Amino acid sequence: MPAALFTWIPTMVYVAGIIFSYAVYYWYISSRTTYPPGPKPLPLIGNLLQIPTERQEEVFAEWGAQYGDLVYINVLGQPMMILNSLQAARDLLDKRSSIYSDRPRFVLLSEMMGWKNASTHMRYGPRFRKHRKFINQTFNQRAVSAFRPLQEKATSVLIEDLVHEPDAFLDHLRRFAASTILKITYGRDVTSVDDQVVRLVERAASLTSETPSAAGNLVDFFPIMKYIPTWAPFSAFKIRAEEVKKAVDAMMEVPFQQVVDDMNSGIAVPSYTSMLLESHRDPAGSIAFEDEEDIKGSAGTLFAAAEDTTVASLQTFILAMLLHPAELKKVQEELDQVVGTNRLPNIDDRPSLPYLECVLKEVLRWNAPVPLGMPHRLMGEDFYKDFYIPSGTTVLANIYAILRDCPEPDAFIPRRYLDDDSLPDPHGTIFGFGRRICPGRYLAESNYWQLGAAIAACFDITKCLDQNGQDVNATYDFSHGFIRRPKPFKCNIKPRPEMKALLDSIASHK
Ligand code: HEM
Repeated sequence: MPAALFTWIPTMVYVAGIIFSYAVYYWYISSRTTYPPGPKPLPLIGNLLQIPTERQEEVFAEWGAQYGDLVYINVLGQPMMILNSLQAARDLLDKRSSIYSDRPRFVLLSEMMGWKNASTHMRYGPRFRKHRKFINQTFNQRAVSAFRPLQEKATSVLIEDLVHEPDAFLDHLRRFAASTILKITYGRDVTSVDDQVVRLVERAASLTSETPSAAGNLVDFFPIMKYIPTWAPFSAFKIRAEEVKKAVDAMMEVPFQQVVDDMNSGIAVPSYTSMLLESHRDPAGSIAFEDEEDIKGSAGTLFAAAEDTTVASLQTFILAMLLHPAELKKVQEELDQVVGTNRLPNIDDRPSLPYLECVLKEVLRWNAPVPLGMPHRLMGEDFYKDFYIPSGTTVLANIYAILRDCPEPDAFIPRRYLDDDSLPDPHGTIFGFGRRICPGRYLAESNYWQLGAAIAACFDITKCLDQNGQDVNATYDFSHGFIRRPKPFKCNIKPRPEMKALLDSIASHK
C-alpha cells in the first residue's frame, strides 16, 4: 500500500503544480483586468452626462488630478481613455503606435457629412498609409524648405497689410494661412479672404463644427440611426448632414477640378495635386478612380487642417504680446541686436534668437491650438501599468493638461525654457503622437516662427483704451471647441519707428 502511494506522489505533485500555475495565471490576469480609474459611470449611459460640451480639456485635466495619468470612462458603452501625462502619451501612442493608430468610426462626419476621403478621419490600413505617403512627399522636413520664398513673400504681404489695416489683423492672418497652403496644394494664388475656395473651405469647416443636435451625436454610437428616413421624427440631423455634405463635396471638388482643367489646358502651376495626378496617370492619361479620390481627399484635408490651426497659433501670439509687453520688448531687443532694422528676420536667424524661441514655445504651451488632439482607437487589447485597456477604446491625449505639467502653469513665463532645460518642448506635444502625428508640422512650425518673428520685429502691440482710459476688452478668454483660440479682441498694432525705412521699402515692392 505505501509503495502504491509513493507511485501516486509524482502525479499529485504534477496536478497540484498545474492547479497552482493556473491559479497564479488566473490571479495575474484578473489582477490585470482592472480598468484605469475614472468617474463612476451610470448604468447604460455610462459617463455621458459628466462630459461637458465646452472646456472638455479642462474637465479632463481635473479628472487627471483626481484619478491620475489615465482616466477611463465609457459613453453609452463605448470605452474611452484620456491620457493626462506626456509619459503615458509617449508610452502608448508613440511606443505602441502599431496598435494605437486607428481612428474611431465617425459615422456623422465621415459617412454622412462627406469627410469620408479626408486623411484626418481615415481608418488605419493601406489607404491611411497611402494618404500619409502622399502628404509626406510634399510636407517632410526637407521638402518644406522649398516653400521658404513663398513664406517670405506671404510674410511681407502680411506686414504691409498690418501697416495699412491693423484692425483687420485676423483677416490678414487668415489670408496668410490660406495663401500659403492653397498655393502649395493647388498652385492657387489667394489675394483676399473673399477668394472662392477660401469661402468654400470656411463654409464647409464652420457647418461641420456647428454643434450637432443630440440625435446627431447619437448616430456615432448607434450607426443604425443613419437609416432613419428624413420624414421620421428626430431626423433633422440627417437633413443637416446632407446640407453639410454638399458644402464638403464642393470644397473638395472645385479647387481639384480647377487643377485638372488647368493641366488639360497645359497651364497648371506645379502643386501637390498636379504632381500627384501626373505621377498616377497611366500612359493614356487616365487615372484610377481610387487614386483620384485619394488625391482629392488628401488635398481637401490639407487646407481644412492647416488654416484654423495656423491662425489660432498666431492669434494667440498676438494676444500674448498684447498682455505681456515686457516680453515683446525683450524679443525686440534681441531681434534688433541680431537681425538689425534693415531687413526682416528669416529662418536662418533662428539659432541666434534664443529668447524669441522661448517666447514662441511659451505661447504654444499657454494655449495649445488643438487641446485634445484627435481621437486614436486601440486596435487590440492592451495592458499598461497593471491596467487593462479593452480593444476598441477611443484614446485622447489631453495636450492641454500635458502642457500644464510645469510650475505656475497659468503664468506666461518664457524664461522657464532657459532656466529649466528638462522642460519638454511644446513643439513635441501640440502636433499629436505616434503614426497619426500631424504631417503638416514642419510647415506649421516654420510659418509660425517666420510670422511671429516678423510681427515682433515690426510692430508694437498695445491695449485699445476708451475715453476713460479703460481697456475696451472687458476680458480676455479662449473659445472652447476642437480648436482653442482667443475670443475676438481688439488691440493697437503700430509700426515701430525704428522700422520705418524697412516698412516703406516693403510697401514700395508690393
Ligand atoms: C499650429 C498648427 C497645427 C497644429 C497645432 C496641428 C495639430 C494637429 C494635431 C494635434 C493632429 C492630430 C494628431 C494625432 O492624431 O495624434 C493633426 C493632424 C493632422 N494635421 Fe495638423 N496641425 C497644425 C497644422 C497643420 C498643417 C499646416 C497641415 C497641412 C499642411 C496639417 C495637416 C494635418 C493632417 C493631414 C492631419 C491628420 C493626420 C492623420 O490623421 O494621420 N496640420 N494636426
